[in-house]
Amino acid sequence: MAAETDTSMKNLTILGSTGSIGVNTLEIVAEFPEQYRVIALSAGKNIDLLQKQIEQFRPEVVTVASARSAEELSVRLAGSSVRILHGIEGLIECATHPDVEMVVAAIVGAAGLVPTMAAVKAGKDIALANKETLVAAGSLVMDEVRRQRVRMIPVDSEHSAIFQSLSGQRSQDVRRLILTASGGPFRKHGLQQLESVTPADALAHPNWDMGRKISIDSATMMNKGLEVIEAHWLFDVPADRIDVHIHPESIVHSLVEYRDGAVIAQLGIPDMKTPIAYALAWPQRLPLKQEPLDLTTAGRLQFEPPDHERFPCLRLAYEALKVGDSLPAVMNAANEVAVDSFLAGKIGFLGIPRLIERVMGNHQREELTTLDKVLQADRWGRREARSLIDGGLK
Ligand SMILES: NC(=O)C1=CN([C@@H]2O[C@H](COP(=O)(O)OP(=O)(O)OC[C@H]3O[C@@H](n4cnc5c(N)ncnc54)[C@H](OP(=O)(O)O)[C@@H]3O)[C@@H](O)[C@H]2O)C=CC1
Ligand SMILES: CC(=O)[C@@H](O)[C@H](O)COP(=O)(O)O
Ligand SMILES: [Mn+2]
Repeated sequence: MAAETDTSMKNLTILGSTGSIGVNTLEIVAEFPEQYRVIALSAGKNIDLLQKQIEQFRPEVVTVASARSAEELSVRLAGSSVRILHGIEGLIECATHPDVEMVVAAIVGAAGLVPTMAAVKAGKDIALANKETLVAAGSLVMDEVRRQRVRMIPVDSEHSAIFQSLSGQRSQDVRRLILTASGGPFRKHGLQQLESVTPADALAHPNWDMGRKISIDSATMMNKGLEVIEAHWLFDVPADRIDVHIHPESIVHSLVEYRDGAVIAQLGIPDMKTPIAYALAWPQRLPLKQEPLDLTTAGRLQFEPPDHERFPCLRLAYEALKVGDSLPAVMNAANEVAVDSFLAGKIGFLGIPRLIERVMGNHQREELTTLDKVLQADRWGRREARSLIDGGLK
């Protein structure tokens, strides 16, 4: 188990260093070089950016998705002492490096599950951005977190807000968690308009600058569905005590309602640096160079209920959580295929919930007692989604 409140140098692995969360994390590391050292980095395909990160942060080891990318990087970095790995073995080696205390889990999608679980099993604290890990395998992962007595600190802005709002309170005093959602770029679109929106429209999030997959998830509101499931596992609160409020300004990042009626929220400008820094430094806080929130000029803060008819993904995620077992993993897998297919122009925007609902409906749920079973359910969900698309689902 990592140290209690460590003010000395913290050694990090950053899984997904070339993504939006990865890059923000490295900017924080660059701002606080006395507090954080990068031991290992992982990328998928973006070896141009990874090369720059290696030159700046001098990690001991890096890993990329394919053997080909690893070879290409080795040629470019000939003479450098960095070890270059690839594939799932490379991810596991980076996630379990003996000198590392904390792993920032910022790979997108279920691809983050195996290395994140490996890190937990190796006793590493986790700064968790990769919500799909908990959606697919929340029960197994959180059991392992408790067994290893590691910390799983949320990076996701809503969960960071809840984590901060829960600080020092007993869980039996919590009545309800309220996750805020921006409503995405189509908050005011009617169903007919939603039929014809393009990937470019859907990628244009009103408040946050994020990777492509989560941007589409925000547009369908599957992001909030995934976050309801993530909150359930992180904070051990049942689905019927987790609510979602649309809050288009993304200033109130989420709220906790207590049984005496008190509601505690965390506010801030929409910038992931704050929750990332909080996860890195907890229980301390870093003196980030961050633009302050000025509520006197922020305008009106609005809240409204979500519309499950226009955004069925949120309802599907509640359903998956209530049914449990393999259904959330299957839903997540179907969503990943649906998002890729929408971005590739194979299905329309409303094809995303249509596809997920069909896959969920065709699934025979199974208890997920091992990681292998989770991976099987994930593969089944992907296969089923692809065959429905091949069969003409739009
Ligand atoms: N961006 C944000 O503000 C927020 C993100 N999150 C969550 O954090 C996670 C990361 O999101 P984000 O940073 O936006 O995503 P990005 O798409 O920007 O980055 C994803 C990262 O994962 C790597 N990657 C992708 N596929 C694989 C794979 N199969 N194997 C190994 N590495 C892979 C990418 O590598 P490469 O680019 O080199 O191919 C990249 O480093 C997601 O789970 C998201 O939901 C949560 C809250 C906010
Ligand atoms: C920054 C972050 O945590 C994202 O998950 C963000 O909340 C997405 O915005 P939506 O509220 O539109 O899903
Ligand atoms: Mn979020």
